[in-house]
Amino acid sequence: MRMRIVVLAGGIGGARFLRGLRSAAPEADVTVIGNTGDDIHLFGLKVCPDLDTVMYTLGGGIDEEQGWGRRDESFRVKSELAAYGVGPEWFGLGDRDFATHIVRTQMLGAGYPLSAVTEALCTRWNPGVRLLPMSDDRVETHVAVTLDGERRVIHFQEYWVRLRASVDAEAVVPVGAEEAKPAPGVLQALAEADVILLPPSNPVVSIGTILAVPGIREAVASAAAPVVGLSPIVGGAPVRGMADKVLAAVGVESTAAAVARHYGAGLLDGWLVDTADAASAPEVEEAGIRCLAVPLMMTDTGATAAMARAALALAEEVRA
Ligand SMILES: O=c1nc2n(C[C@H](O)[C@H](O)[C@H](O)CO)c3cc(O)ccc3cc-2c(=O)[nH]1
Repeated sequence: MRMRIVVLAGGIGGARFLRGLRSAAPEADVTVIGNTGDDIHLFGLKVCPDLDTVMYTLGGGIDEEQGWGRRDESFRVKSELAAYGVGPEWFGLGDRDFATHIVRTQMLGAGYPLSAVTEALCTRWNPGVRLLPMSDDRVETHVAVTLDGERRVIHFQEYWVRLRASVDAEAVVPVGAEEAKPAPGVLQALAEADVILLPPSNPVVSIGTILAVPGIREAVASAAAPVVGLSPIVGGAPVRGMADKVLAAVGVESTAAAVARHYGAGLLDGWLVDTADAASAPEVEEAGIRCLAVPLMMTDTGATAAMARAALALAEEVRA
């Protein structure tokens, strides 16, 4: 039988890891549980950045350089909206991308759940994985910040894109998560998995949000399959993005070992750190998590496939 791999994924880091995994294990049956806490409603449309990033990356439609949005993109609709004074201007929705959000919103309006809509969108892109949203229910990550001396709670995209995480995140709240239910297929995929992988996605706003949906953390922790994660922190700094800002909000240091301890031995069986962080492996092992150091820079598909192979090998080792 084909190996069943379940991956909890955020946006760019998760999508690039998945491309390496598909190349490393082309025969595997891969289910992706995607973060939807980054979702935002704009211009009456539902935008799902992380689901789309996975779908476009694996389907060959991504803008490779920026890692999100469509390649060969134009921004005519956005500038027409701006001409009407309609924003936000800080969020770059392109014309091709708009079509995805229009189809999604139309289907949601017709009563289809997000999981069914995502499946329908994927029939065009053939990502080669089964892409499931973590939940069909609305969950939105909000960030508490102080701006001009005033405490405010803003949408994650406003914090990430408009403010570029330039102020401290005082709290990160996945609004709606407590009442959300895992999407159809999520718990079953975890229960039936042979391996569960946590790619080098953001531990707080990507994987943390998925785990915040009641039932998902428990299903990962109690799964028969080994759970192996890859550190998004290399040499004390996030490989990409601004994960350090949101890690600080939950009181976690930006080190490979601290992120492993944050997930904890109750969740993780194995943890890969970069060779630059090899010295932190004993600290992770002391926490009851098997730890190996391998190169973790996703410079190209070959290097990423090697990371995926290392994660699968570690899963076999801890399964024994
Ligand atoms: O830095 C940006 N990231 C943009 N992203 C990426 C996104 O904000 C984040 O990187 C993810 O949500 C974090 O995983 C987009 C993603 C989409 O799917 C659609 C539109 C955008 C627009 C922007 C943008 O204008 N600037």
